[in-house]
Amino acid sequence: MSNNGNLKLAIQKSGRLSENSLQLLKNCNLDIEKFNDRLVVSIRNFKLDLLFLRDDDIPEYVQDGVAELGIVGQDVLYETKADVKVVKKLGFGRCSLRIAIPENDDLRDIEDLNGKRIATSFPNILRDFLKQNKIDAKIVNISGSVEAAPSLGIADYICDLVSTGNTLKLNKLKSSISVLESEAVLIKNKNLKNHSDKYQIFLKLLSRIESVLNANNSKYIMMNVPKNSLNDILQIIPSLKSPTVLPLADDESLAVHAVIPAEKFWEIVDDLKSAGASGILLLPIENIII
Ligand SMILES: Nc1ncnc2c1ncn2[C@@H]1O[C@H](COP(=O)(O)OP(=O)(O)OP(=O)(O)O)[C@@H](O)[C@H]1O
Ligand SMILES: O=P(O)(O)OC[C@H]1O[C@H](OP(=O)(O)OP(=O)(O)O)[C@H](O)[C@@H]1O
Ligand SMILES: [Mg+2]
Repeated sequence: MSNNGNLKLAIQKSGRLSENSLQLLKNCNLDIEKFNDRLVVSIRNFKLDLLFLRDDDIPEYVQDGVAELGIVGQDVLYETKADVKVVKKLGFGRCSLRIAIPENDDLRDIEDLNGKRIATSFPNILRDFLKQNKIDAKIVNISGSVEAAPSLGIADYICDLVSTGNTLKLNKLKSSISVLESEAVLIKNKNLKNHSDKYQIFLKLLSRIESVLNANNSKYIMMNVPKNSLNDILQIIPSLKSPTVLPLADDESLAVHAVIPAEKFWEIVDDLKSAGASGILLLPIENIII
């Protein structure tokens, strides 16, 4: 790889985190060349190279400084026990590492794991979890298709990632105890601060990422309200800052604009209508610089 002074960010080449990782970077206005099967791609308009890797390799590469930054799931990060710094949770790749058991089985409490064989691709996380809970169970280490282990007779239970639960259902398993709640995180090499040029590039990239994450979580709401309902409406809006109130031509109504947490919209829309708001518009926001 050329030593071009660019910061290097490792992301998953192909898998659950790939699309969201690329989309986050595109939303940061980074111009990513079509990468086809290349493993290293330079960004045209920013001093950044992207490395496309297996996700399991990312924490160690960042620890060793092969890449200064990485995007990886917390599950993989903790499993590898790499010595890196978590910079930011990224809000995608949410899943949960869980003990799952056959549909017709019953796990009343965690003590029932004693003496069981549990198949997993996360032996380190599972070992720590069992130790913390003083459980004596056998860990069966499998690298993939863990859900098949109980029906193959090689384990009683499994410990694997669950999101919708569909994979468990297909394999006649049901979710039980949560071992770890995970999402994608931005990680960085611990010595990055000592490389002042690259550290400056990192700070610029981080401020773009933060502005995109803020924007993803927020929406711009606009509505018309009768003048005498203004106070009621302002009470309902969970605005991040004071809303903007503008006069309208008809002299009876006002326009109210505000930035709100995206998840609040459906909670407040009926109250807004009851209080007299009309023509309610909800718009996406690209960036918020605080
Ligand atoms: N069902 C899911 N829903 C949401 N996020 C998930 C789900 N499964 C896994 N993840 C997250 O995505 C990460 C990558 O999962 P993926 O299944 O693509 O890994 P992989 O098959 O090991 O890929 P690789 O080939 O890169 O090693 C996981 O570490 C986890 O953080
Ligand atoms: O609860 P669900 O929504 O069904 O998701 C869980 C499945 O998703 C992941 O695998 P993925 O589909 O990424 O394939 P992989 O096993 O090949 O990595 C994970 O390893 C589970 O098998
Ligand atoms: Mg992997």
